[in-house]
Amino acid sequence: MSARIIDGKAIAAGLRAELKEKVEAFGKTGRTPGLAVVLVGNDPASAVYVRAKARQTVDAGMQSFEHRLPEVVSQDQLMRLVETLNDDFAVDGILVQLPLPPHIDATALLSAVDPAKDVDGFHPINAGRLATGDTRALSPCTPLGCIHLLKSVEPDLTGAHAVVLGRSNIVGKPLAQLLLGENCTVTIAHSRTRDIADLCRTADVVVAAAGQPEMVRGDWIKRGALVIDVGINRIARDGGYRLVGDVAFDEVCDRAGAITPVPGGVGPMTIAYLLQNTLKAARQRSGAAAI
Ligand SMILES: Nc1nc2c(c(=O)[nH]1)N[C@@H](CN(C=O)c1ccc(C(=O)N[C@@H](CCC(=O)O)C(=O)O)cc1)CN2
Ligand SMILES: [Mg+2]
Repeated sequence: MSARIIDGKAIAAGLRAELKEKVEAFGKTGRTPGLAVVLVGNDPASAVYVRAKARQTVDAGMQSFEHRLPEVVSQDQLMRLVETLNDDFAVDGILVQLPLPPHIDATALLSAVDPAKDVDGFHPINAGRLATGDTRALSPCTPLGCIHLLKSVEPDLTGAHAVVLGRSNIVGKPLAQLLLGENCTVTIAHSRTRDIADLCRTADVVVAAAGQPEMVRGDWIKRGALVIDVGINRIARDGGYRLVGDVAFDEVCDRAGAITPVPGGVGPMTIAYLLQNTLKAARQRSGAAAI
């Protein structure tokens, strides 16, 4: 039996259409939500993602502010830019595109973003709010997208054993918190975990965010399990390049109940939730949580 394919591209498009209406309604407060994106250097993939963010922000009826800085920009210059954006009333959301060049202290920079404008959800205050179940939390976009995709197949995840492969601050750790919020039993596995394949075989939900191309094999997956693939790996194959996830898609399809593809799974949801977070930040900043 072949798994149901979860169409993240279509689900994200639906979310953006709904969001556009909510942004229009928010306009009655006399404000338009604004998102500022900071891009440092010339990483081609980052440039593509930032362009997509700016286009989708404008399509949703929000304002987009782009700040492109050279690879050699200093920590001080970036800190000053973040301060300026923190103080700019028109800016509701601030996103610093990752990765940053190695000479930049990313932790210090991300902690300088006003938590009320932290639409990436990377600030320690938002991480704490997520961990304590505070609904004001702005939570990281990729994990929010993963939960949405899971719930599109199984609205009630109560009691499911979810195995998260990867312990990053951007995906693995916040996703584990969100899964706990859905009443899952959560295991985080990582590069030092023993018997990872056996562990995955006990999972009702597997989320692969390990950064290892096609690491999750078909025989790791319990029949009917839900599989979410966060990986985006460009690998050389058949004389060209191919995009693959952290899941060996064809093998896993034969056993999973549902699976996200790469591309067209989690990736588009990340940007859709960035836009949702920008509206949430705008509402919270204006005290208009109900609009
Ligand atoms: N500040 C941040 N930096 C980064 C984040 C983030 O959430 N915040 N996540 C990733 C990059 N990213 C968004 O920034 C992102 C990655 C992938 C996609 C996407 O739609 N991917 C497509 C495939 C596109 C391709 O061909 O490469 C898909 O999966 O269908 C959107 C956003 C790291 N940096
Ligand atoms: Mg994808």
